[in-house]
Amino acid sequence: MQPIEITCENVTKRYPGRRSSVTALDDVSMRVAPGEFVSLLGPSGCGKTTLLRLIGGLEAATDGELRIDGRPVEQPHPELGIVFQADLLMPWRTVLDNVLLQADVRRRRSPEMIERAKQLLAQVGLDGFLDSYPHQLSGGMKQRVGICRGLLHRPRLLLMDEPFAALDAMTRDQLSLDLSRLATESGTTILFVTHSIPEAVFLSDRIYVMSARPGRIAAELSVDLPKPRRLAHRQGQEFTRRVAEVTGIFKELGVFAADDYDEEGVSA
Ligand SMILES: Nc1ncnc2c1ncn2[C@@H]1O[C@H](COP(=O)(O)OP(=O)(O)OP(=O)(O)O)[C@@H](O)[C@H]1O
Repeated sequence: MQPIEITCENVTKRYPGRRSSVTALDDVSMRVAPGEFVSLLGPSGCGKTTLLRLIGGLEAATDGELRIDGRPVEQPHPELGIVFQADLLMPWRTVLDNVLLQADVRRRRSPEMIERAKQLLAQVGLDGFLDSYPHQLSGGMKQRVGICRGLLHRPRLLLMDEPFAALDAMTRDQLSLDLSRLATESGTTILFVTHSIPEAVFLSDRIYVMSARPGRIAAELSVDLPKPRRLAHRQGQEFTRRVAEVTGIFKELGVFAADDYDEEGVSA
């Protein structure tokens, strides 16, 4: 499987409004290399979801060029997987059948697909829940099912929009570990949207920091930690340094007030 490359050049997105238009993205250029895990990190309303939707082919840009493997994005790429914040599981389908939905919509259900679905579910500790229904699962379990569904068809590209936002801290940690392992094993290119500085630093090879309206790329930084990530990496210097660096960038952008930024607090 060859992972996918994404390129965005001078992308602008304006939404028409009643009186004036809203510029959601202003002249955004970025790249995600094949097999890379890249996060878009920024405050609410900075256009993270909009950029993901443009790359996903769900909406068109007003200006600029978006390319997947060098080809202009005109519709959702056939080898794309998407995982959203809300787990969109079908209440009448079992856990296994919810994961297999990905194969069903592509008319690709096969014994091999069923085996792969079971394997993915086992990798995230859900092998005992194949025949359960969504209402019998916790929020974290449902989100895991959503991630397995997103990965079932071995997408070359996975777009994730705050997939852990609705979860408690402990479940987020566990799912971050699961995702880092699955991503490292599959080599899939991943573009991940988050508000959380530690989450972006923990998961990513590279982070694009976005500024608030109109959304622009304010900074880009690399995270040099071994993969798959382990919780212990959060105690290390590279993690702490990068979290402090991004916090400093947001302070400069005016996202945090000067009073909120406490050097001692950051390094404690
Ligand atoms: N369909 C739409 N019509 C009009 N304006 C829109 C539309 N979608 C998004 N916007 C506007 O574009 C801007 C960026 O929205 P977007 O959802 O991309 O931000 P975000 O960074 O993902 O925010 P959050 O972190 O809160 O989810 C916002 O000002 C939003 O109001």
